[in-house]
Amino acid sequence: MSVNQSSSVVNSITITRPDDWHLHLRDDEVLASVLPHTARQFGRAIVMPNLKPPVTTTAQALAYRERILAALPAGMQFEPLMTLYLTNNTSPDEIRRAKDSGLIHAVKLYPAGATTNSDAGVTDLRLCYPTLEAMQECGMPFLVHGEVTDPTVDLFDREAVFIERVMQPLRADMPELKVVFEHITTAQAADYVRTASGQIAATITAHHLLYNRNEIFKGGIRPHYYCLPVLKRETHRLALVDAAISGNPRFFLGTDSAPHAKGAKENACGCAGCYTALHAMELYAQAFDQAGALDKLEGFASLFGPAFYQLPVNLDKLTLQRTSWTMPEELPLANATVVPLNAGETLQWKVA
Ligand SMILES: NC(=O)N[C@@H](CC(=O)O)C(=O)O
Ligand SMILES: [Zn+2]
Ligand SMILES: [Zn+2]
Repeated sequence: MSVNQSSSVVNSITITRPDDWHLHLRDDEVLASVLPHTARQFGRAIVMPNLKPPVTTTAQALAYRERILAALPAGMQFEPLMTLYLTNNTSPDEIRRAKDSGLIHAVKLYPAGATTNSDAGVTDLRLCYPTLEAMQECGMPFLVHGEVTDPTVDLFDREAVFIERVMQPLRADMPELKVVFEHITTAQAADYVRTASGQIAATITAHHLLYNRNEIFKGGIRPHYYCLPVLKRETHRLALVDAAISGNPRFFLGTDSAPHAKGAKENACGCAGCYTALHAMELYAQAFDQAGALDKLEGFASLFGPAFYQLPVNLDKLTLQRTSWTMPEELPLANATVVPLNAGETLQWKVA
C-alpha cells in the first residue's frame, strides 16, 4: 500500500485491487446496467445466486457466468466467482460437480423466507446434512445469510438468535466446514467470528460500517436504507468498525450491493437491499478514514478474502483520492432507475 499525505491528512491511497466477496448482479438488462459499476473497482466478486428462479445447479451457474462475461463492456477486466443456491434437494453429487468445474467457489444458504428471493431456500438445515458433508469434504465454502425466520423473534434479534440456534449446532456437527457469516450486523456476530474455532470468516458491508438504524427513520421513513439484515443500533455499528479495522483476516469486504428498481423500494411494501456498487470503495474509504485506519483498508478489501478462498491476490492496483463529488439522485437500471445509497449526497473519497 502507498499513502500520499500532506501534514497529517492522507489525501490518496493506492492499494491492491480489491474484490467484492458478496454481490448481487441480477440478470439480463439489470446485469448490464450494474456490472460496469462493480468492474470499475473490483477485480472479482462472489456473485449471489438468488435469481428468479435461483441458480441451483452447476450447469445454471456456468450459464449465468457466461451471461455475466457477455455483459462486461469491452476493455474491462472482471472475474465473476460463481455460487450455488442451496435448497432442501441439493445433492452431494451437485456439490462435487460444482467443485470439479473450478468456477464455482461457494454454496449459499438462504433460510426460506429470510430475505429477497429466498422462497426456494432451506426449511431445515438437517435436511441438507449429506450435502454439507460433501462440502466439508471437498473444501467448498458455505456462505450463510445468518438470520432465523421464526416470526416470534424480534426482527432486530434474528442474527444473534441465529448464532445460538443454527450456527453453533451446525459448526459443532461439521467442524471442518468452511463458513462465511455473510453481511454481519451485530456485536454478537463479530464476537462469534473472532472467537470461534475452525475455518470461519465474515463479510461486512459499507453501509453497516457507516450507519445505524436511525438512518432508516431520519425525518421520515427512508426505504433506501432498508436492507436485510436490517441496520442495528450504534453499539453494533461500532463493534463492526472495530472488527473491520482490526487487521483480523477473518473479516473482509462484501458490499451486498443489491439493486432494486426505484418503484420496488419506494413502495407500501418496499424490497430489502441497498445499492452501493457505484461507490462501494469510496464508502469503505470513508468508514476507515473516520476510524483513523486507512492503513487497514488494503487487508480488509484486497488481501483477506483471497486468503480465505485460496485464490491469488489481484496484481493491479486501485487509487482512492480525497476529493468531494456528488452522488447522482438516480442511476439507469434496465428500463427503470435505481436510487443509490447516498443519492444526492456529497462523498469525500473518489476512485481515481
Ligand atoms: N441484503 C438485502 O437486503 N437484499 C438482498 C438479499 C440478501 O443479501 O439478503 C437482495 O438480493 O436484494
Ligand atoms: Zn443476505
Ligand atoms: Zn446479499
